[in-house]
Amino acid sequence: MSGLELLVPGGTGQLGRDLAALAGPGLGVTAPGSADLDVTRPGAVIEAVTALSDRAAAAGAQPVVINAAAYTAVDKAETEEARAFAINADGPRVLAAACSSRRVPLIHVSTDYVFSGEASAPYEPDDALGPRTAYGRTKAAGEDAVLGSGASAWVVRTAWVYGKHGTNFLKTMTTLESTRDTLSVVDDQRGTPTWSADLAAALVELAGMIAAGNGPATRVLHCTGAGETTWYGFAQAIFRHLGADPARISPCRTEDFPRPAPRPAYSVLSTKSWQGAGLTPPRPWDEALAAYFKA
Ligand SMILES: NC(=O)C1=CN([C@@H]2O[C@H](COP(=O)(O)OP(=O)(O)OC[C@H]3O[C@@H](n4cnc5c(N)ncnc54)[C@H](O)[C@@H]3O)[C@@H](O)[C@H]2O)C=CC1
Repeated sequence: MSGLELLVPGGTGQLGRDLAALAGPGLGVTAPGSADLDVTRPGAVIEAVTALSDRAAAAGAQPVVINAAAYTAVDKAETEEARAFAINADGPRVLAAACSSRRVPLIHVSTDYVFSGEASAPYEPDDALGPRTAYGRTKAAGEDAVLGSGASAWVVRTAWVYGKHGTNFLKTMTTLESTRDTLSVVDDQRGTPTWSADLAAALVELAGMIAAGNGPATRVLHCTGAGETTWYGFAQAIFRHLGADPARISPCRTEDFPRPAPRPAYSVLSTKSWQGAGLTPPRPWDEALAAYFKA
């Protein structure tokens, strides 16, 4: 296969930086931050997608856009829904329109928050949406915009992302381990931790498949680590890797930590669609966590 040339809006975020880190022979990655490419500005977006097309043509590579740009402040979105909507729904619409006009495929990243979180078995991609938060509503609108755009586009939902860059649960636990003797972590929300570096590699695999003309027939896919746990279970695993005693953490309930945006009780996403499309099955979340600490 010829090489891949990627444009990654949101390139300085947690996922964006791990995508940028994969650049190498046969994989060009341009990963602008929001100051260099604001996805809500149609003129700038069309210019960036056109430049991507030109770069790919010059390199004899296939262009693909992976949208890692998002408004991800879940609680703040409750009082800033219009701003979140502009970035999470209008932004993907603008990107998809530019991709459609330049015939460039688009992979758009979405979230478990588009579901209600009331299920008791892993969510499949075509399960009914029912976002309970402003963030979830804006992300669901972004999915609709992309899928209804006429662009050659795929939506990849993920959940519980942690990585080297940015703010995330793993970083918070690491700080608390060194500043607190004991702590409480919720044990009644289930999901699957996903290492952003694994997600980045998985998205590049999908981009390669699309560029080769074998894009999955299913337009919505789920990609997270394999297995499931609770935030308490995840916190205990993090403590073990830090060489700290996990007994310092006690389990508590969601109602003990009221938040402006309600948290989903059940966020496990089935990755059958991912494997069904012939993509590499995700590794178990605890194996990925061990690899994160080793790296
Ligand atoms: N972090 C998590 O736990 C989860 C994340 N996701 C999704 O994964 C994707 C990546 O998330 P992260 O990298 O973790 O988030 P992040 O917040 O680290 O990165 C998002 C980036 O988008 C940029 N951005 C904001 N407004 C922009 C605009 N108008 N134009 C261009 N860029 C803009 C931000 O500056 C930031 O660098 C997002 O679509 C998010 O909704 C899904 C599930 C869980």
